Amino acid sequence: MEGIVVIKCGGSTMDQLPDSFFQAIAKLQEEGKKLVIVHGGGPAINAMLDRVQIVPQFVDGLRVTCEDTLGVVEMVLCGSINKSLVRRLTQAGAKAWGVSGIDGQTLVAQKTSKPLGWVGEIQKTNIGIPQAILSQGYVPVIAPLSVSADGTEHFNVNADVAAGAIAAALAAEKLVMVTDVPGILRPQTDGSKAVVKETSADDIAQMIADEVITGGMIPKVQSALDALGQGVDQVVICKGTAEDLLAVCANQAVGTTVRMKVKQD
Ligand SMILES: Nc1ncnc2c1ncn2[C@@H]1O[C@H](COP(=O)(O)OP(=O)(O)O)[C@@H](O)[C@H]1O
Ligand SMILES: CC(=O)N[C@@H](CCC(=O)OP(=O)(O)O)C(=O)O
Repeated sequence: MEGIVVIKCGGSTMDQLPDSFFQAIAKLQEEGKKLVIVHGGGPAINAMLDRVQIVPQFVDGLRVTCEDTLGVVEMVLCGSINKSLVRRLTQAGAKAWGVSGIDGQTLVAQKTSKPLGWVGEIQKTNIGIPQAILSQGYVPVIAPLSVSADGTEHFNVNADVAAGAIAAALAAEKLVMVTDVPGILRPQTDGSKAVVKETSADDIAQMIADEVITGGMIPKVQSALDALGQGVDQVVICKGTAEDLLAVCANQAVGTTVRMKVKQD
């Protein structure tokens, strides 16, 4: 949809997001930009699991989710994280409305066939609720939980995957994945790491095979490619700063831009 920017706020960076980041969102909203936030909360879920003595387990960046873990994921994401983002946005002068993928069956999923337990694979994304919230002049703030088509079961969904699906369903102009690194990092010959400014599907497959991209970066790049394949114009992975967010929205290059194919001049 014309002008929609989906911002995925990673749990890795949630505690570090400065007030200016939320003020930038308020400014963009004030200027008429349609913004949608999808958030994670991995570290906060891990901290709560620790309190109930459940050891977190991940496969390729996806949480193995037993029934007790699902309860904790839903409590943390739909509860404290979602409400804290809405509060910070409100404080910054933005109008924000928190929901989850369960509300209005925004994210309809079925249980994955992979050995991950109660993790959902998204079958359908209904954009009625995000659109209704946008039309009221609010930023939808969406927690990545999903529900079965008949409403009987709920599932954990990685927030990158949820953000990609929502961006695609909204035909967003941009998906901005805000995280704790300034983009995809690649080791250099001198031992340092540099931000990859632009990357593509082939490049990404190679970086995963070479274990340059690991852990939580895997669902991020895969969701970026899925979103691009489904019509999202641009995906950027960058830091959670006002400067980066405003630059992306002004079509300036920051972080890593993911493309289906790198442009040939
Ligand atoms: N090539 C890479 N470049 C940058 N980060 C990477 C790379 N490979 C793996 N990572 C890891 O991915 C993390 C970001 O993913 P994740 O922890 O899931 O963040 P978020 O909560 O923001 O989704 C980085 O902190 C880093 O540890
Ligand atoms: C299935 C799965 O991995 N779900 C994620 C949902 C939260 C998330 O994705 O948070 P980040 O953005 O901080 O990674 C989890 O349980 O951690």
